[in-house]
Amino acid sequence: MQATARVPAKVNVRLGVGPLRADGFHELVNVFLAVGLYDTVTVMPADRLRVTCSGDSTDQVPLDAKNLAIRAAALVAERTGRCPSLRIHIEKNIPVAGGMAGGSADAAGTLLACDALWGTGMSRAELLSLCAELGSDVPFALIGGAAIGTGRGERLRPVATTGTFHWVFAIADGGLSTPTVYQEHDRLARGTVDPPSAPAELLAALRHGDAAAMADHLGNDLQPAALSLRSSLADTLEAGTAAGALAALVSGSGPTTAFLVKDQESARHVAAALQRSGTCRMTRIASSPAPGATLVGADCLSDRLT
Ligand SMILES: C[C@@](CO)(OP(=O)(O)O)[C@H](O)COP(=O)(O)OP(=O)(O)OC[C@H]1O[C@@H](n2ccc(N)nc2=O)[C@H](O)[C@@H]1O
Ligand SMILES: Nc1ncnc2c1ncn2[C@@H]1O[C@H](COP(=O)(O)OP(=O)(O)O)[C@@H](O)[C@H]1O
Repeated sequence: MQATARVPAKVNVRLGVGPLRADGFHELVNVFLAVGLYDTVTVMPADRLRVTCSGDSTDQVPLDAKNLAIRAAALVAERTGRCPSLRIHIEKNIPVAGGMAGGSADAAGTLLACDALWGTGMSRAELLSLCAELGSDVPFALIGGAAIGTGRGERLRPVATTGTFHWVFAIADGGLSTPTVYQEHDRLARGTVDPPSAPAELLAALRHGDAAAMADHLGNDLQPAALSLRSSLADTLEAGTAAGALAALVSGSGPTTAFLVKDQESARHVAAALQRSGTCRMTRIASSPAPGATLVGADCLSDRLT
């Protein structure tokens, strides 16, 4: 018996950061777009709850209770009265601590896979609510596509899109800690934070599949903080822009940088130029939107009982 889920990474095409709340989170207007870089999570019964991980930079992934996949399995088990004796295997393809929500993807994938394995019968709304308990970005990993996240980013409203948006991602050496980047943002902004909003022009560009129009309205309020903590990212942004990207920005809290490009040919050209520039560790090409967490294989208790 086992269940496998495939879950996408995200890029924030507009990350508006508002005031710091009393609970330690910032009020956001977060326009998420799921991109076709996927982690795959498999859960299967075992003698105890544990996680294994294969892929790039897995030495940076905690294999104890700090792993979001472990926390997700324990949460579903607790809420549905199951025993969380599982082996979880993560095949990692999303950059670790890169501002692309890989840990959140693994949490959403684990929730979906546990739900299938155990046949919990939880509704979509219940699954989304558990996602929000695990982290601000986790609900979006479940739904995918494009959405505006408000509150701390967990309250989602799907956004219509057409067509395909092409991206190049430049993966940096090492990660950046999300709380540290938010703290740096607060230090730099020094209380002069406007209430964030999602520009109508950006939403129209998504609706019309218009990459050139979207390029004019991308924005990330955390970018100055990420650049302040990792000044070399400016060189990466510059290299991709010089190679012909329509727009360049830091992905979420970074340090991955995202380059919106016209088409696949342009993606290959920009990726090669970034690689040659020596300003990043590696590049990945991917397109948007991508579907949210999806079961791609299941041999489950619920099937055997029907
Ligand atoms: C910045 C964003 C943009 O989508 O993602 P990443 O780029 O890191 O992937 C998110 O806001 C990250 O979401 P996520 O990684 O789920 O964060 P959480 O686990 O909920 O919170 C981790 C910490 O980030 C800070 N945090 C997070 C969300 C928020 N709205 N305000 C915050 O200040 C808080 O310090 C919090 O303790
Ligand atoms: N399954 C997981 N995959 C990656 N990182 C994880 C996971 N679970 C917990 N973490 C921790 O979360 C931190 C942030 O990881 P990640 O979600 O990949 O990046 P980001 O928040 O920048 O999008 C990592 O540095 C790591 O310590």
